[in-house]
Amino acid sequence: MPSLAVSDPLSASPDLTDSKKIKKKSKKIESMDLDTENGHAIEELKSEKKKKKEKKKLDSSEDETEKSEKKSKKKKRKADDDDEDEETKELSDGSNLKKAKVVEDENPNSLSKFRISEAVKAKLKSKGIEALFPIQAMTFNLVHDGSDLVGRARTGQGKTLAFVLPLLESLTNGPFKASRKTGYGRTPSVLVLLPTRELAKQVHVDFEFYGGAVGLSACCVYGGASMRDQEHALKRGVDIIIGTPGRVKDLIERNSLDLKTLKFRVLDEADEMLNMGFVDDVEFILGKVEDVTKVQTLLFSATLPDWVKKISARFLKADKKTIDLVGNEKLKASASVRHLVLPCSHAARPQLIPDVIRCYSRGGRTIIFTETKESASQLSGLLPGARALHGDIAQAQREVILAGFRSGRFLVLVATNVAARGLDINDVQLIIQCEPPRDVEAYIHRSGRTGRAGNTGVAVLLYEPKFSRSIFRIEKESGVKFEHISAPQPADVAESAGSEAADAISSVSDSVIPVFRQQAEQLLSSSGISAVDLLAKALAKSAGYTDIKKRSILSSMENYVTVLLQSGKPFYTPTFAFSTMKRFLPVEKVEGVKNLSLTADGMGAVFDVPADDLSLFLEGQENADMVTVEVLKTLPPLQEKEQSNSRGRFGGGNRRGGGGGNRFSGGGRRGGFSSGGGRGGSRGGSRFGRRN
Ligand SMILES: Nc1ncnc2c1ncn2[C@@H]1O[C@H](COP(=O)(O)OP(=O)(O)OP(=O)(O)O)[C@@H](O)[C@H]1O
Repeated sequence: MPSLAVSDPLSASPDLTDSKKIKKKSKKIESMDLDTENGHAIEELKSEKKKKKEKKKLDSSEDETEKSEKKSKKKKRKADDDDEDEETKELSDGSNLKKAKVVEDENPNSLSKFRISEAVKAKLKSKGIEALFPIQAMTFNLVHDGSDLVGRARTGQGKTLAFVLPLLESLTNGPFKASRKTGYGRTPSVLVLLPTRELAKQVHVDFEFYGGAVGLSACCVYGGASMRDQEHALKRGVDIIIGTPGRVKDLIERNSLDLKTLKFRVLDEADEMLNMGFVDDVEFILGKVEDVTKVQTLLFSATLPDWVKKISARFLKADKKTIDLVGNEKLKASASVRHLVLPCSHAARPQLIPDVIRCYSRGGRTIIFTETKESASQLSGLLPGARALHGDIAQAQREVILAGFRSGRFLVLVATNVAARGLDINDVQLIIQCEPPRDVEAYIHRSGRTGRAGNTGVAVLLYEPKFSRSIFRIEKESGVKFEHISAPQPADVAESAGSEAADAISSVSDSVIPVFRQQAEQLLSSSGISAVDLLAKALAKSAGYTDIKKRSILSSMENYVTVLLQSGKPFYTPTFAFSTMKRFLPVEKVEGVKNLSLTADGMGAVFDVPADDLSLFLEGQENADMVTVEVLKTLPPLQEKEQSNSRGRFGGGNRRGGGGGNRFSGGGRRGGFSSGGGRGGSRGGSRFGRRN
């Protein structure tokens, strides 16, 4: 709903008394929820005040009236002061506010330093935004003053408002104010192109929220939704169109979208347009504006591949400005995210992921990325309370799912790349990527769904232990320093779930005791174990555990234990290690070993043994001279393996200089792998109670 449009004339005039008065009153009108014309509403306010005063006079003695008037004057003054600008606040609210003002004034990016109208400022402040982020501060004046722009910043740094704000101000208070069309049937002044419907809708929400405050309307157009409704909205007239290239092109071709009055074109996530095959559509749309000098074009892109450079040269003015906050800096991914890698075989994912969520999500939202739509659906089916989001899900359903995730109705979203870009969802604490993505950009954008707007987050990248090489490419190209962790052990996770269960039990009312006591006594006497042990079992059950499994730290597989085999001599090849085992174990047990890797120093072999066979391995070593088998709690540095070329761009693996065999896996360079998150910060665990 557009709010009262008082800001347009007001913010144009620098002052002052009258405008302040109108502003104060209009705020009151807003709070009274009057949806009416400004002047009309002020009149209503005045007459209501008058009536109140008269009523008071009648109801009370003169003294009383005087008192109450003083009181209401005082109240009014306070309310007015609250609404007032900083100067007035200072006078009435004392030293703290003075300090706050000084701090605000010192911040070169505070809102007051920019030509942002009061109405938009109020909206920003209602969202807790008191100052512009660097990308916004650096681009605001350039855009406001008419430059074409290429902008680049890391994920979550506020690129959306970097174009929304100057563009709104430019249209309503800046250079385009006079020439902007208004009224029924007006053709749009702004066209924003985005690669996905979800992103388009998100940006649309921002335009509606902030643009509504200055009387601008926005319309979102994308495939999968009714063309007729969108055409109807365009016919009525709109100021800002936000859409995906395919639908925008269709609308132009049907003569439903007329770009003749366009003042701004924005290409957001331009490199993703390229990845998603929108090259022709984008070029068609940009080519529709014949006189480029009449339109201002802004382009935001995480990377600048050739095509993006080409369109920027072809469709932006020659004197365009470039603001690049990533540039040649090594770290391309978000710096507010802890980037973790965790070895995990494909089969172990469904058991491991709930525990990773318990350990790292801090009770907030988690997005899990898979490579295919099938695995997103499959995995979401295996994780209680999770929902899938991918391109095969109907648009309407996708919107319901995203809304549910945003509102916290469910906290785990399993998605394909469709959710990787741009999505801005509050309180996403954890990103899990089920395997190293095909390209580094995907890693940067996926991990960038957390740690946004100055918050911190965790991104966990799972990888098949035998294909560790792919993570080095990501590490190198993204500039991220991965922390190597091993899987949280079920016992640790269970222990923390137990303490939550204990809290829950303590909160149960005493009223249940008489009802359950008899059964408890019977259970205790028939169990043959102590009351404490029995209570421990009850706690476990209430936390969702009926047994505690072992988990490999090498592959995260449940019911496997990771061991180190040594024989006092180097193992030159895995075959040597297998031959050594065959000296003291039956062949079929040796064949049951999984994920064998040689240690970086070549003096040992690390592998997974089925939990049931562990004692055989530990006892067997006694019969083999010089041989030791040791259960590992942390992984030593391992030799890297060549990845078979199933994953295209990460295959081959000679990018790090070749010679693979003796390269350490990452943990080694940093002195071994740290242990899993264990119990750290585990909250909200009951969402994933084990169902054994
Ligand atoms: N100046 C600001 N102060 C506080 N929060 C802000 C500010 N600007 C933007 N935000 C918030 O930061 C979050 C991230 O902004 P936005 O989605 O625009 O980032 P982005 O750079 O486009 O990220 P991505 O590259 O992932 O698309 C949003 O929730 C937004 O409301």
